[in-house]
Amino acid sequence: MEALIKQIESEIRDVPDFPKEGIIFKDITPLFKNPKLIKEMVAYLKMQYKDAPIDAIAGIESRGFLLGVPLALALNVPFILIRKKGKLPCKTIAHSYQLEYGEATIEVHEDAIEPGQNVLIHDDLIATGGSASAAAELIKKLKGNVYGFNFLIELSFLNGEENLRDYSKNITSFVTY
Ligand SMILES: O=P(O)(O)OC[C@H]1O[C@H](OP(=O)(O)OP(=O)(O)O)[C@H](O)[C@@H]1O
Ligand SMILES: Nc1ncnc2[nH]cnc12
Repeated sequence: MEALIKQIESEIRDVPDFPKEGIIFKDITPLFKNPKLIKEMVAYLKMQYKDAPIDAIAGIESRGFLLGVPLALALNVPFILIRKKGKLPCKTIAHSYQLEYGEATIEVHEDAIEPGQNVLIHDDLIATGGSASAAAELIKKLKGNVYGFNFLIELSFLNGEENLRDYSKNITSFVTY
């Protein structure tokens, strides 16, 4: 695990002042140029969740789709798309929230899950926790249970986890800054 984390850390690229001055953007694109590393990450997550009662993975657009889909395949469960406003074609429910740099509304299809299903919410990064807690609100509106949250990166100095603990204590990430 330690070697895997070191490898992930070494491939995350810091981009200062993107998309706004003062933000240090964590660029994960180099990780996805390394298929061996992605396979190891998915294998690790598969082991982490192998005995967990997870019925579906919900990924947050767009970077939450990147690992969310292979994780859902590895766990053999459905993948749910949580998308930005206006992108999903059928009946949706929506939730608005603040970003580290702006405001957003996310949506999910009304029939994305069955009531009572346990959903793991996945995203590439947690900053303020606004996106992940908005995703949790959507799952709750659909009468699902938030099993937990998984991120590739946590920006712990923004205390985003505090916004998630009421939904689930099961919060993990590979790398914390
Ligand atoms: O914890 P928060 O403060 O909500 O910030 C984290 C969110 O911000 C980024 O998404 P972004 O809206 O930049 O979209 P993208 O994944 O499409 O690049 C990131 O991928 C998370 O979804
Ligand atoms: N600092 C950051 N780097 C990458 N993605 C982000 N999303 C929100 N804050 C971010």
